[in-house]
Amino acid sequence: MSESSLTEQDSRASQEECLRVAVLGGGSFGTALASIAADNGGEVRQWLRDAELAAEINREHRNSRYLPDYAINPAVQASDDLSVVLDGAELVFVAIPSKAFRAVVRQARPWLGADQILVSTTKGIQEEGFKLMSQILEEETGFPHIGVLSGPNLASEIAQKQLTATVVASDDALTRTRVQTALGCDYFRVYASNDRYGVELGGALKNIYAIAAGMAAALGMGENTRSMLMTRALAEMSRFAVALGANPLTFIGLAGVGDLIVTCSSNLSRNYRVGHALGEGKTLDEAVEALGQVAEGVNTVSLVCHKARQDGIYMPLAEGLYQVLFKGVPARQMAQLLMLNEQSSDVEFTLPRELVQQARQEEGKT
Ligand SMILES: NC(=O)C1=CN([C@@H]2O[C@H](COP(=O)(O)OP(=O)(O)OC[C@H]3O[C@@H](n4cnc5c(N)ncnc54)[C@H](O)[C@@H]3O)[C@@H](O)[C@H]2O)C=CC1
Ligand SMILES: O=C(CO)COP(=O)(O)O
Repeated sequence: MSESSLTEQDSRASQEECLRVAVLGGGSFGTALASIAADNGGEVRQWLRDAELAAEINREHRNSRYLPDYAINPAVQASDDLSVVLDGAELVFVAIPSKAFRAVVRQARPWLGADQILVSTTKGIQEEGFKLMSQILEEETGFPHIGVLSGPNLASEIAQKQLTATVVASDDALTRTRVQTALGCDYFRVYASNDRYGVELGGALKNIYAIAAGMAAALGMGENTRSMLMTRALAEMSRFAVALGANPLTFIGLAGVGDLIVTCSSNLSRNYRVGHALGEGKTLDEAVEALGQVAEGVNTVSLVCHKARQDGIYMPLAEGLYQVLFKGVPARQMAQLLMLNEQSSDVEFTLPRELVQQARQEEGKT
């Protein structure tokens, strides 16, 4: 079936009946997504493991633990019972931190079916096998309609209905159009991509650089520094992605540079806040404890550095951050070391790094 006829079919379906949407996860992003889908006319159920918080959402239409100032659409029905939430759901969003993602999908598996659309919103990586979350969805279910939602989407801004855009990525056209139908509204736009791996990798990788950006801000570094950090981060992210088989062009989109900008610039990003606390002199444990929510980048930086060393991928920023986070190297000292690193190619897709190195070696400047 062609993509245009799928779109027509989907919009016909949306006019005739509302989409039944399930959201697994009671954190800030899961809550914001459930409310958008309900604002958009969906029949929405949200699963939380915490029965009291589920009762509060149903009673007061508030999630006091994760988004206290947000008026949740009263049509969202919350429950701690997966069978109730998944019963009849056509579209399932999984918004569970990466450490618990597989366990929750396994718990949900008895109530999932091959005709459902399963979409991960989680920007993290599983250590065993360096798996991204949509790969876990695929492995655990073997179902055909799998996708990823990722982009510059600070949950607390979505809660204020700030104008926002995101990306749905899947090689399955039905998954893309259904997610656009379920979430696209006057304050939330959903762009489509068929590079699921690249979009998902972008969401996970940018968390590393958000920690570094928070740290740089706390150390009083200026806008030139932040711009250098973000641009070199983008070069590093796309180098890593290309080595792993993703399309580097994805990184010029919302899920690449878009998400990098927002998380490296905003105190609303948890990863940025962890970095800021570290820059103020807190230990990693103190910074994570003070946050009280998930900052996926802390785990991602070790996994990515390990993978990069294994595969011989040059990732100086990620490696520098790793040394600061886990080896006690002072952040300012690391920044100075990075400034003395090789002066390489700006855009490696136009001038390969090896050519710059070779020319410098010929000049006797290694
Ligand atoms: N908050 C944000 O602005 C955005 C977050 N994301 C991604 O969404 C994912 C989820 O994030 P948030 O909702 O923000 O997280 P959060 O930290 O606000 O909440 C996590 C939720 O998962 C639940 N949870 C944790 N372990 C669990 C387990 N073993 N079983 C069941 N539930 C469990 C917690 O109880 C909580 O409800 C993260 O990976 C994050 O990268 C993506 C875009 C924006
Ligand atoms: O991914 C996000 C915004 O797009 C949220 O970032 P944090 O997880 O750092 O809060």
